Amino acid sequence: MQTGPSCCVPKTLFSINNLSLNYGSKPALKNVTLDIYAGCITALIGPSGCGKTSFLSTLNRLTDMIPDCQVTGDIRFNDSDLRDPRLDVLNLRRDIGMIFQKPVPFPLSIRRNIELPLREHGTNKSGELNAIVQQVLQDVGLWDEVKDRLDSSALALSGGQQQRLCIARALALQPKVLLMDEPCSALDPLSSAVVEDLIKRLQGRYTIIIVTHNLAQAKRIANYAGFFWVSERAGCLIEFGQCQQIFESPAHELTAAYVNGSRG
Ligand SMILES: Nc1ncnc2c1ncn2[C@@H]1O[C@H](COP(=O)(O)OP(=O)(O)OP(=O)(O)O)[C@@H](O)[C@H]1O
Repeated sequence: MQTGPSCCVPKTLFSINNLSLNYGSKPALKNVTLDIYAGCITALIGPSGCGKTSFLSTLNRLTDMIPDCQVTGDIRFNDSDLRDPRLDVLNLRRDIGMIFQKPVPFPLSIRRNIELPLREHGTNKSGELNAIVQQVLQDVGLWDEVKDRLDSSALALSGGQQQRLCIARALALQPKVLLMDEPCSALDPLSSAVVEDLIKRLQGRYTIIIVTHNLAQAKRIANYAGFFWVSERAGCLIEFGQCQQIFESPAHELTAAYVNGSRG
C-alpha cells in the first residue's frame, strides 16, 4: 500500500502546548502537545472516545459554543494566541473551515449554498459571486456535474456530491486550514474514494487536519499522523510523527498494536 508523501520542509502553523479539555468535571483531553505543519495533511487516529473531535473543535473555537466545556493550555496559530478572548472568532472560522462527517448543505440551491457565506462576509457583486461559485465547484470536481442545475436544490445531490459541495462552500471563503471530521465515513465506497482523491489534491494549497477511523485512508493521504488513546479516563496523544513512521515503525507499543489491528 502506498504511504502518504512526507512534507518537504515542515513549517509550523499551529503550535499546541499542554492542551487539556473538560466537559464539566469529565476530562476529555489531557496535556496534548504537538505542532501542525502548513500545507500538510495531518491525520488524527485512535479509538472512539479518545478526544479526536474535541481536539479538532478547539482549533476553530467551536468549543466556545459547548456549555460547560473548559479548555486550558496554549494554542498558537500563525504565531498568535488562538485562545485570546479578544480574537474575532468569525474571522478565525473564515481562516479555519470545518467539514463534518455527515454532509450538511443548507436547504437552498447549489449556487446559494456557496453564495450565502460569501455574502455574510461582504461579497455581494454578482459577477464576483458567479466567478467564485464556478471556481470552487471546479476545484472540487463538481462543476461539470452541476453546471446546468445550479439553481436546483442542493438536497437533491448524492451524499458524495453534497460532501464535495460542503468542501466547495468552505473553499469559497479562502481558508488557510480545513478541519475534517471523518468526512468520508457517511459515504458509499465510490463517493468516499472521490472525496479522498479531492482531499489529496487539496494538499499543499491548504493545511488539512483530518479525523479518520479508516487507517488505510490515513496511510494513503496523510503526511503526518497523531495517535490518540484514552489513558486514566482522558484522551491523550500517544505519538505524533510522519505518517510512514507511525504506520511502519511506531515508537510506542500502543501505536503498533493499534495500527496493526490488535488493539482498539
Ligand atoms: N458535548 C459533550 N459533552 C460531554 N461530553 C462530551 C461531549 N463531546 C464529547 N464528549 C465526551 O468526550 C470524550 C471524547 O469525545 P470525542 O468525540 O472528542 O472523541 P472521538 O475520539 O472523536 O470519538 P469518535 O471517534 O467516536 O468520534 C468522550 O468520552 C465523549 O463522550
